[in-house]
Amino acid sequence: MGNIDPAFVQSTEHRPKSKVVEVNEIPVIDLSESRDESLVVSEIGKACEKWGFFQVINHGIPSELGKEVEIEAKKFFGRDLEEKRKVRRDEFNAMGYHDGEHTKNVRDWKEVFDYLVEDNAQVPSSYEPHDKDLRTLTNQWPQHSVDFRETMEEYSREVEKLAHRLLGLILSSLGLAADKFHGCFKNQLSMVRLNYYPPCPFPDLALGVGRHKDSSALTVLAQDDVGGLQVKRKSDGEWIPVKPCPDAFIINVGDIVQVWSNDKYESVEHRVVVNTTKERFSVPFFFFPAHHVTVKPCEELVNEQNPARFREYNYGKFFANRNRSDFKKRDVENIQIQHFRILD
Ligand SMILES: O=C(O)CCC(=O)C(=O)O
Ligand SMILES: [Fe+2]
Repeated sequence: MGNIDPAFVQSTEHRPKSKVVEVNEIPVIDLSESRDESLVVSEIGKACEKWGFFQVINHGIPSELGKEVEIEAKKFFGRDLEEKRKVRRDEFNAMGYHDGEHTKNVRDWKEVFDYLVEDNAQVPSSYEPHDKDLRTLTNQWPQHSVDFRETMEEYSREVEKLAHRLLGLILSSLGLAADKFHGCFKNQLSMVRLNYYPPCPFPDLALGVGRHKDSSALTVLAQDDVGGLQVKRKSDGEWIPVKPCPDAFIINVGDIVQVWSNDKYESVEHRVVVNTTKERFSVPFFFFPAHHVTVKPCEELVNEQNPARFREYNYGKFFANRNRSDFKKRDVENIQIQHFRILD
């Protein structure tokens, strides 16, 4: 079995327990068009408040498309490292293949491939507040297959529509106009990530992804039937597995919705555990706005009794700041919305 590279080892308090409670608690919401919209809105509002996570079924995305994504992803990750590294991410281009990601400075047991939903998106050149320079992020596609690119592009177009619909439902549940932030996603930085978690001989010491919150507005995640995602239950801090549900997407509130809602809906911590025998695939779609967007609590939700709990921040600078840590293990914590908090 050999020894584990210490870079992967979680500190004792963050290691997964070998026995987890098998509960089926994460709400499942039926998005069929025939359902009464106000009922769907109220179910989504409750799920966002209680869990920050829910699953959706009858969402309109054909299951064949999800299967094709999985087939293409499997083919890609099954190729030689040398091949995969031809589309490797680097400090200048954050899109492509990567096998050395760290979450909270511990290495994740996974390989990833990232691509933008809108290719050639503009981002700030640096995280320095006064530097107004922009640069362009460009997708890198593997040369071995045209199907890979076509499948991934079709998938992101479909999921983008679902993300807009879900954001509208979430905003309605807050009493806001469903299209209030539609314009923020023109020239979006949204990204799809293909996650591949190889079997791991040390599932008690390492994690597929360490505990974290997503910096998106929301995330639309597809997972295969292996399982491994765990969510921190708000009521008691217990790690709860999200049981795979065929053809469902897992939706989670991201940091931006937390700020927009002024803490009414929280972006909840989650992580991925690995296992000794089965590889696992998952595909998150991170719904990120354009670089110029200013994120702040919605005026409609703020008043004297409930003042703004966050200072505003520029999304592009936040994104650029996060990207700093992708290639180097850094000793300081990643930027978080907590750094903009003015009230608890
Ligand atoms: O693999 C999963 O189920 C979740 C991955 C995740 O949380 C992420 O990539 O941000
Ligand atoms: Fe995540």
